[in-house]
Amino acid sequence: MAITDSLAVDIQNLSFSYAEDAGVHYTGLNLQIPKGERFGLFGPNGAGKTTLMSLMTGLINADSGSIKLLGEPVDKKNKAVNKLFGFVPQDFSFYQELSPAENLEFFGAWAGLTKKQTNHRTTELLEVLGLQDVRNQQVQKFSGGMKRRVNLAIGVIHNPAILFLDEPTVGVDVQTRHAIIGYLHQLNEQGTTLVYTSHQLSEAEDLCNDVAMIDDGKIIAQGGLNSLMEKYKEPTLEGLFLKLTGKQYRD
Ligand SMILES: Nc1ncnc2c1ncn2[C@@H]1O[C@H](COP(=O)(O)OP(=O)(O)OP(=O)(O)O)[C@@H](O)[C@H]1O
Repeated sequence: MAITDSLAVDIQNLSFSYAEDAGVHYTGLNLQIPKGERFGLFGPNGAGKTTLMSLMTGLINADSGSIKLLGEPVDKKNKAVNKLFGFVPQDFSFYQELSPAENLEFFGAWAGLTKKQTNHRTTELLEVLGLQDVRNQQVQKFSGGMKRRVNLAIGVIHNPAILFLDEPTVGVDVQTRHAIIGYLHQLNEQGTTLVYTSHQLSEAEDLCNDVAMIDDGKIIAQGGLNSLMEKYKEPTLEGLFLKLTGKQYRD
């Protein structure tokens, strides 16, 4: 238990496929992410990043093997695991016709917070993510950047120990990117483990201390970002990515 508890994510011998002849296949995958990391998962389109995030967050079930978050098995029957993590999915996961405050009220209650806790977190998050002035306006009228910030606020409403982020800055301007990445650093300094994926590799280089490259359902490299860049003699994450995954189109 002591060993697993130092791991935010512990994947052992995981196998998964959508169907025999479709999509990504994971066979006997192992991946350990220690607590407190800013971990980046990278790979070309279709490599299996979103699939792995969906497995780690219990949205889809593995065919075999085990996934634990802070020692708790990811399993539909294990409700305890749901409080440990937050998920910021690639697709917006809020009600467009509601305001940010109403969305956070809904998702706060869903995460098991009291009304008082939700109100407190709502004020705090809307302030830090620059949404206080629009707290009561319908989200559907917001810009892409504002919607991304609402999506992020929902993912962290319950102060999770682990935060999964699937391309959290797609389509945002430089200001929102800067604010989101700054906030993620702040969360990590307060103890939140980040598990992040993106195609924005210069942004990822600023954020991540540890990385894994996946391609076709396999981890092809993993380790500290600086030591991997040194090992492969590539001064940037983008250079490292191209060296490991090649320059040919994947879709
Ligand atoms: N529900 C599904 N049923 C069948 N195949 C799927 C399903 N979801 C994804 N796939 C396929 O599995 C593969 C991996 O998809 P996934 O979305 O995990 O990749 P990704 O690395 O996140 O890609 P991207 O960078 O484009 O977001 C792709 O070939 C995709 O078409």
